[in-house]
Amino acid sequence: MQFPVEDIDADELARREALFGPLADTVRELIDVTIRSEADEDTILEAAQRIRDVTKRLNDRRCEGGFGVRFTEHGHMMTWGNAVSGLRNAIAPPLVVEQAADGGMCSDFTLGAAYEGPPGLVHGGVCALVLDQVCGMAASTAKPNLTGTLSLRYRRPTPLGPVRARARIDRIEGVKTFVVGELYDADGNVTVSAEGVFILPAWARGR
Ligand SMILES: CCCCCCCCCCCCCC(=O)SCCNC(=O)CCNC(=O)[C@H](O)C(C)(C)COP(=O)(O)OP(=O)(O)OC[C@H]1O[C@@H](n2cnc3c(N)ncnc32)[C@H](O)[C@@H]1OP(=O)(O)O
Repeated sequence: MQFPVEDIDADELARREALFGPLADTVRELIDVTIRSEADEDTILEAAQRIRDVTKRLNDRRCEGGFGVRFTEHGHMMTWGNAVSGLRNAIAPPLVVEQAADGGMCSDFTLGAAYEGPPGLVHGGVCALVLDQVCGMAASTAKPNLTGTLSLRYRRPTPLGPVRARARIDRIEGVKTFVVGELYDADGNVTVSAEGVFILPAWARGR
């Protein structure tokens, strides 16, 4: 697993965030309207062609593979391709995850039409995706970890719309960090609860 360091200062970091963040926001809007548009056939055909054209231009210069986890020289971590919180990832909701008063992690976000499973409800896999990330970030406040086991209990449906995720470390046993987390609906009800075991991998021990 590689963690490249980019030779950029705070101004250049801010410039890139201001450039790529709005691009991802725009594509996220495009994903939403692709699901929900009721425009006429000519408009849809024209839109598809224009999107193909602009995609071709963006493809002229690109990195290979995923974006990866990159660092600036000053240690700022850029997980911009991350499926849940990536600044450049239009399929990420995206989550902004913050430290909670209890030392755990917390995020308030909105899941729209692109995250639907049953009608009007968040897909169960999306609930797992979000909880994996937030629990993983809580675990990583202690040491860098990968998910070993994540167990979920779907207590009640999670409606599309505003959702809160929380996670905190329950205990640490050697290389294993045990984390508990929850998703909440807009009324504050727990919809999904999670228990995770996050592990400092053998290859990373002693680094
Ligand atoms: C350092 C990484 C940093 C990454 C930063 C990314 C940015 C953030 C991105 C956020 C991403 C969000 C999150 C993501 O998406 S993380 C991506 C999803 N997760 C993975 O891909 C992990 C794949 N699995 C592995 O790499 C290895 O199997 C791991 C690392 C998990 C363990 O292999 P390793 O060789 O290291 O283990 P060991 O044999 O020395 O055993 C050590 C201890 O652990 C116990 N054990 C073992 N396996 C499991 C298990 N599955 N459940 C419970 N316990 C398990 C084992 O019994 C032993 O305990 P004990 O018997 O001593 O008591």
